[in-house]
Amino acid sequence: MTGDALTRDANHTPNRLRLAVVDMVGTTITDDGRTERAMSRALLEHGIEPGSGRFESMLGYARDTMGFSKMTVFGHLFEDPAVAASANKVFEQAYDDMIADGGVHAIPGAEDAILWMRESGMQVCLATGFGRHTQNMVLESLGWMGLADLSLCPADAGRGRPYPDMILTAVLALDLDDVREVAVVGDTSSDMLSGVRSGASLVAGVLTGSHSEATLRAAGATVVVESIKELPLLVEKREAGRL
Ligand SMILES: O=C(O)COP(=O)(O)O
Repeated sequence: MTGDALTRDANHTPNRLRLAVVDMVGTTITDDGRTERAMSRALLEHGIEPGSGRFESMLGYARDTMGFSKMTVFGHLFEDPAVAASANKVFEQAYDDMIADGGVHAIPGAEDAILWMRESGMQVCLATGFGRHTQNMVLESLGWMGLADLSLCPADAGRGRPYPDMILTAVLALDLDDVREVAVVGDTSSDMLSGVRSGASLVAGVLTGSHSEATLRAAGATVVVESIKELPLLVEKREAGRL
């Protein structure tokens, strides 16, 4: 590449999006509150009285930090690392039990949106705050193994959200040239902040999950839509230079 071409490339934001890093719970799947119920079970089994002020404030923290690595959340809630690891284990076991009967469902239009992106030449990475075991259980229960090009959990990348590690890991693993070719899609403030921190040029919030439009925008969403269903339209607008 010549000097001129390099300068042109540096100054030009690519219109073409080549990778979507898409969140799971609240964005592509719904578990009807099972994440929160499994968190409650883990708190209860570690001596936190349901309904107590301590229980409510711990659950409030878990809600505010939806999308963070679950292990990190428990590490914040319990000072003793052994107790945190044990609570995370209870959470994973409880969640397994709660989804064994098929308790997770695709958000309407999610599968079509992922297939549309892949057919249009984009790559797709499904990213989560769950551990690898839970992520696999969810993907298997939906028959989604292989639906995306890649699936990542915090341990695959280093840190979970709100850090950009999973997005940057996907950029490297899928061999992109430029972080500006990435779209990040999610339902939580931590999804949005991780997207901004990664340098992704489209950071799209959806309203099918945990956080409100105001919260998503405050965390850096460049656009907020009702659901992932609208993603193909966003990609088309972006390629036409209208976003
Ligand atoms: O609730 C969580 O943190 C796990 O779900 P996620 O797939 O939305 O990250």
